[in-house]
Order: sequence, then C-alpha cells, then structure tokens
Amino acid sequence: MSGDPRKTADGLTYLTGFGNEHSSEAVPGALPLGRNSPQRAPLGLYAEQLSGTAFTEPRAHNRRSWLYRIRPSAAHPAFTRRDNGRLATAPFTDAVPDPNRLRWNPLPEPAPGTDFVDGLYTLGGNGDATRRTGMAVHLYHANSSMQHRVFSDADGELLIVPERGGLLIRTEFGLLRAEPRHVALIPRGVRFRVELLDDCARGYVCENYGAPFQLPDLGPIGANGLANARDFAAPTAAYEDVEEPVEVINKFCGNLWGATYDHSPLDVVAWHGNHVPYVYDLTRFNVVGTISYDHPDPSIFTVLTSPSDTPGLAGVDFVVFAPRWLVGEDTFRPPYFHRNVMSEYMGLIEGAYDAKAEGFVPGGGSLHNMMSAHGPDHDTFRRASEAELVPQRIDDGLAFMFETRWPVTLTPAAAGADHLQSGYDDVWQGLERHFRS
Ligand SMILES: O=C(O)Cc1cc(O)ccc1O
Ligand SMILES: [Fe+2]
Repeated sequence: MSGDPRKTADGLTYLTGFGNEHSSEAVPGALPLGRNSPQRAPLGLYAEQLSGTAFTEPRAHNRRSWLYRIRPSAAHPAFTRRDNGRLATAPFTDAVPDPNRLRWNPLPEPAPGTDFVDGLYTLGGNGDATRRTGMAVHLYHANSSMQHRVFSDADGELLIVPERGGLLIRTEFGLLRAEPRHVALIPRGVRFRVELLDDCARGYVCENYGAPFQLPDLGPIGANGLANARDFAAPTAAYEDVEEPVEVINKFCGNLWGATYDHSPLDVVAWHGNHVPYVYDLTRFNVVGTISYDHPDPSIFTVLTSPSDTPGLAGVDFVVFAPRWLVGEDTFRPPYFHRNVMSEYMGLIEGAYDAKAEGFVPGGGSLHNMMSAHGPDHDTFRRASEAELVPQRIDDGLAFMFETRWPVTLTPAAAGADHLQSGYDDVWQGLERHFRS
C-alpha cells in the first residue's frame, strides 16, 4: 500500500516508503480502478507499462509501474546519435586497470550554459551495460538548468548525490527536490529534467547497470535501523501539457541518442507501481556501530545495495559515513588499515572524513581499487593512536562510498586528468616503525 502523501518544507508532496505499490493522480479520476489497461483509459489518457525488471522476476524483486499519459511514449520520431560528451560506459577498456591509490580534486568550472547532461563526466566503472552488470562512477558540474530537453538512461538507474547546489528534478512521476545531504534515484528508463535551484550544481552519480538498489537485509540488527523504509519519498503525479519541441536524450548501450518530440514526454497524469524515482535524506540514516570495542566494517553503513547473483556480494553498495558517536574502548577508532577484495570509490559531500586529515575534499574523490592497501593517513594514525578515548562525536562531515565487487577501470580522461592529485601515496609516508622485539 502507498504511504500518505506528505507535504514537506520544500512545498512538494511526496509518497513515503521504499518499494511500495504507490499510486498518484494529478487529476481526480485519472487512475483506472480495478484494472491496469481498461478498454478506454480514463480522461482519454493512454495506459503504458514501464518495466524495470523482467515480467517473471520474483514478486519481491519485481519492479514496474503503470503510467496514464497524454501521449503514449511510442509516439516519437527516430532517435539519432548525439555527441557523448564526457560520458562513457562499461565495458571500460580504454585505460589499463590501475592498482594505485588515486585521489582527485573537484572538477573544474564548466563552460557557461552547461546543464546536468552536458556536465556529466565519467570517472570509470566496471561490468558491461549491455549485460546489465556493473556500475559507473560519474561526476556532474553544471551551471544551467536543462531547457527544452529531458534525459533517460536505458543502461541503468542513476543515484544522484548532490554535493553543491539543490536540484529540482522533474520526472514522469512528478517532482523531486534534492539538496546536498539528499540522494535522488532515477530508475532505469525514467525520463527527467534537472533544474538548478542555485547558480551551480555539483555532485556524484552512481550509474547502476545491475539489479535495482534495494534496502539491505538487517539480520540481527532487527526490524528497524540504517535507512528506514518510511524515509524514502517518491513524487506525486504532476504533468506537463506542453505542445512544443522537446529534445529527448536517451542513453542506450553507452551512446547518447536524441529525438525531438513535438510535446513534453513528462505528460503522465496518473501512475501506480513500484518502479519509481525517490529522494532520501541522508541525515535520517540511523547509524549503528560499536558500543564496546573495535571498528565495525563499513557495511554497517549501507544505505542501498544492488545484489548480484551471489548472495552477499553486491554489484554496488551505497554507503554513508554520517555523523555519529565513537565510544569504542581500547580501539583504534578511525577506519583501519586494510586491503579489500571489493573496490571503493569515496566522495565527500561536506566537511572532512575521519580517515584523512587533509586532501580529501568536498567534490573530490578517491579510488581504492581491489586489494589496494589503504587506511588512515599518517596524521590520523598518530592522532588516533594517542587520543584519550573519551566518547567523541564525529559530526564535521558527510562522506559516502560506492563499493563494488569488480575493480573500477578509469576512463582515459580521469586517468590523465589535471585534477588527479599527484603524490597521494605520500599520505602513508612517515608511518615509521615502532616494533620492539
Ligand atoms: O577506506 C575507507 O575509508 C572506507 C572504509 C571505512 C571503514 O570504516 C572501514 C573500512 C573501509 O574500507
Ligand atoms: Fe576502505
């Protein structure tokens, strides 16, 4: 069942809950009752199904929505190739996979008039979009709203992580507002337009080619905690009845294709289903951690996971390092030194991260690929080894990680970027020997 529509401080009305069978109509009576595809849909609308999973996938994983729209999506001219800009797609084969620890500064300023789509820049990724496996890490930096155009991604769902500047995202399902500290998810194939609420918008995008993100199981944590389902907010129906040229950009098997429609395809008057966009406020994350000793693995901070066909082995996890108390006794409290079979891309939404004293900055990012050795830098190690272990609140930053089961191969642009930091290895220099036999 759908949650109650809730009006939030931003004036938008949302439906709450994760994976719900939501329903919404912008005009009363637009949703057919008791069937999906009546002989004539109400109000002269066209009924259309949008499937995010195969028809036959288990009910618990099945994602689809029914849209009731002014024109059917099928009524469009041919798509033709568009310039891919700085967007790239798996398989990533143009650079040699790099075992080095890598760290980037934020992207440089974009040229005037750069919108969300033009502002996308691919760092790298893994898998193969045509096989619906793996993921890509993108950054965006825009200074203009998308005008007279909409975007959709057949290759995967898009998890948008704003770092600077609020976004108003107009989707086929209605409006979402995503500010820094929020994440927004656009499901595979859903059309949307990004409008800027500030002069500039900057952030990160995880393009997930694999199974749709879901909430992680909670196991012994119990029935509540981490990201609570009720805090996910889907839009309520809102439509554009616009009969003027709109460019529809479709990312398909790694290329951008465009077609100019004679109307806005954001013309869905009513919808129901569970293949829906949503926003989630990361400050709602219920952080669970140790209240005795040792540093728990960061899987305890998983917001969303895209399972693969091997239980417990995610195509990609989205993990957040949110404000929390550290109380572990006789414990090295920051992230430990480690080598991980999973590959870790990290970004910073604000402030600082407790494993790095400096150099890891908001809008920047780091990549610690499969089995690369990393952990606290020397300053952090020294301070944490000597600190008096009183309860300590970590509340000066918001970091996140896209953690994936396959190594991340970079695009040549990211591998050779001016904003790639040199000398990142040095943060682990000066960790002198203390061994006494
Ligand atoms: O490398 C990182 O900073 C991410 C991370 C955090 C943590 O608390 C434990 C392991 C880990 O990979
Ligand atoms: Fe790590």
